[in-house]
Amino acid sequence: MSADALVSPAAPALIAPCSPLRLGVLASGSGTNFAALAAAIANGELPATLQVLIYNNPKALVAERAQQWQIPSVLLNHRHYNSRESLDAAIVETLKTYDVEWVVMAGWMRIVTPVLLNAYPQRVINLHPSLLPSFRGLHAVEQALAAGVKITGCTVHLVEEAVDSGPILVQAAVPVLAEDTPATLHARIQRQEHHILKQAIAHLAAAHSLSR
Ligand SMILES: Nc1nc2c(c(=O)[nH]1)N[C@@H](CN(C=O)c1ccc(C(=O)N[C@@H](CCC(=O)O)C(=O)O)cc1)CN2
Ligand SMILES: NCC(=O)N[C@@H]1O[C@H](COP(=O)([O-])[O-])[C@@H](O)[C@H]1O
Repeated sequence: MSADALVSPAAPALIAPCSPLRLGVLASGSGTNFAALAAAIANGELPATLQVLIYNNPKALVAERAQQWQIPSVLLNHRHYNSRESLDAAIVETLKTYDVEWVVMAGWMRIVTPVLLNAYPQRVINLHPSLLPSFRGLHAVEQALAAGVKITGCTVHLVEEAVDSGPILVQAAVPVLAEDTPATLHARIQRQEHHILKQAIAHLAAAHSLSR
């Protein structure tokens, strides 16, 4: 058991050959999870393709990572739309343009609406830096520190309209150390996020190939 985690999921095993899942990633941050997905796909660990990155913040580092991995990226800044629904309509149009079948939110910091969820029913997953249902919403790492928990973690769940409340797919627990700051705890959580996001997609790919 690594020092990073109390329950460290095994790396996703190679799964039976199947037609690759066509993924679209929504992100607004540093893009470490995007990069972990791109690397896993490039080394054949995941039967998936990254069709497009949609990012919300023009300064987000994730855009540079998409360029490094030669993956198409589209900036959709919520400030340029007068409603959540109009932003989501632009997201759906972009996802359809790039033939996306599964949507991965990895640091997408906007609440999405039925406009997106109805276009991709049960096909949107989100990565959250806590053990849901604890610490929903923004600043989950800070919430865990403020609550004084000794164990937190991360979750991949299906996205529903109610925020961070959809069916849980994969979780990993992470110890909270006495000397932790939000940055040190988030870094420990993120090391597990990279595992569970790949694990979740590997399971979706396996289930998807059986249903085809
Ligand atoms: N309908 C849903 N939308 C989203 C979900 C979900 O489960 N259902 N998951 C979130 C991801 N997320 C936490 O994991 C999260 C992101 C953002 C917010 C939020 O309150 N955002 C504010 C804006 C904050 C900002 O711009 O800094 C907002 O949208 O008004 C809550 C939870 C992604 N979306
Ligand atoms: N509420 C949503 C939320 O907080 N998401 C978090 O954003 C980070 C993105 O990191 P990354 O850009 O390095 O992948 C991740 O830690 C993810 O859990």
